[in-house]
Amino acid sequence: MVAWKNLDTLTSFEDLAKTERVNLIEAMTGENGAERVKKYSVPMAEGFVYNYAAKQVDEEVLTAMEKLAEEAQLAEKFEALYNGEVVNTGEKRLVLHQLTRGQLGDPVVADGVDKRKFYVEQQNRIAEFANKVHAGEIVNADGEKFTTVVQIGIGGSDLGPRAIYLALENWAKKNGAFKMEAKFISNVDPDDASAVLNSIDVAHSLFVLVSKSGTTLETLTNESFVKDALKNAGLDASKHMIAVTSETSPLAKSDDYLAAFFMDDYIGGRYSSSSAVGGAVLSLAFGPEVFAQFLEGAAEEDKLSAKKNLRENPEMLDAMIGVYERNVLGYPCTAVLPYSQALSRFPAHLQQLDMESNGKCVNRFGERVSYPTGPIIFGEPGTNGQHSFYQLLHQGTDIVPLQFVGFKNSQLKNDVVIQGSTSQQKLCANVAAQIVAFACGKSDENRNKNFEGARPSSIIIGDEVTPRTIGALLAHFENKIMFQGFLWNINSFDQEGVQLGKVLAKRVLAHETDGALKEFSDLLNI
Ligand SMILES: O=P(O)(O)OC[C@H]1O[C@](O)(CO)[C@@H](O)[C@@H]1O
Repeated sequence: MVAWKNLDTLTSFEDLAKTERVNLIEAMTGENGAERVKKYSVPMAEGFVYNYAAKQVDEEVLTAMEKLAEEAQLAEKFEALYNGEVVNTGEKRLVLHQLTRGQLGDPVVADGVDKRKFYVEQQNRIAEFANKVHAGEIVNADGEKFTTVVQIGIGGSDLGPRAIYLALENWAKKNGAFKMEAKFISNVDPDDASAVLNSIDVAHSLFVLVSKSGTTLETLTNESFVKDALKNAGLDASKHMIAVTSETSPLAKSDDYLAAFFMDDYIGGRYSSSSAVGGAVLSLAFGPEVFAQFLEGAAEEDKLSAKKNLRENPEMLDAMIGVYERNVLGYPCTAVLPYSQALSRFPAHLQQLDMESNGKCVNRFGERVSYPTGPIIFGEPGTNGQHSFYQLLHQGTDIVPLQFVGFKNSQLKNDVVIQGSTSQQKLCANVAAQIVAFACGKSDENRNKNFEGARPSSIIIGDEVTPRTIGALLAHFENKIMFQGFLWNINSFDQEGVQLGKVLAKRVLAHETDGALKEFSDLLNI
């Protein structure tokens, strides 16, 4: 049995807080820095390494972290989770997203069903459907092939699949795996649906309605928007739409869809990219084999997350360093900075993944915690970010820990040599330079040009963005966030904080308002 305890009740956390602070400037300057870069690196799956040389850690800090990982029973808690314990206590649910890509422990039976078998069965159904669409066996009313797939969904039913699609679009085109163009409609802003509908040929488009709950206002509104557009084009909407939902949702039994594929309540929306939620659109866009490779990459990283030794477990280590930065060093934010255009929407996905999971002020038992939990997450791809908000990161009054991601190779291998280097070399040179600039700083008598340094960062380095590497990267962050939730003793798998706004919006739409709500409704002309 694992014991769920608040972070500040753990002796080893007090000991970690008492360790001497690492002087990052000294640690990262000259030979010291070179040694650290070689030493503070742990292999991940799919050829990635997690390098934490530029974090404020040393042997003393890492030893204290190992003790905390043990006392907090991080490995045991993950084991309990993947063996089917009700870890999502708020909603009284199991947490099974890792089962969509592999079986780390015992078979998990819930509601009388072997859950691994259920997820694989859904993947097989999707694969069969996608293959038939690609082969022209499932076609539009005129017997013509579908060329475009449009996902309608929001939050977890949009961000992860969209980020992964964008990450792999060029890879698929280059590797002969591109089957259908994918588009996404998420915002209830009518301009979103209109713009997408204007950019496609609806007669050759297949829409994937994705809603785990089947009740999300934005998604149901956009579904009607699309159905109207199909009707106006003289098309039968039910021949152009499939659904991905949970078996208990109102959408599950509807006749409005060509086919329905299922996830379940044991997979949180933001953790659903490796379920049917990502599976349908990605298998249609790139083929089921590519989606299978993505799952394999995620499964390989999951295996590393199950390692007991902190220094061999990249996710546990990354989580622990984040908690040290948040709860001992007092840093409020974390920036995620992928040096890869393919990962342009990855930070947006991580914002939901991290902040919806760990933005909590009560523990698993509903008691207020007296320490900070999830940091504010933001990010942009490099080098674009360098020319926008890095000013604050380098010289602002807050220290923002950074999480870089870099790749040795571009996806398309189409490059030019300008001023003696390729664009890919320039990209990689910039990320290397930033790590050292942030850590070491640079003294200048002119205070305006002075860089104080001591700004910590880590980097995940890989070979190239591929289905397998993007799977591993996704699993890294999912599991990191899970371990942080364990350390903070919060439930990372519910999201009650999003409900109040939805309830008030419904009141506005029903004109049941008073006070400030009425005034704002009037101001906005509702
Ligand atoms: O898939 P659904 O049920 O439509 O939910 C969409 C999103 O809305 C949320 O519930 C937040 O409102 C997210 O957690 C979820 O990813």
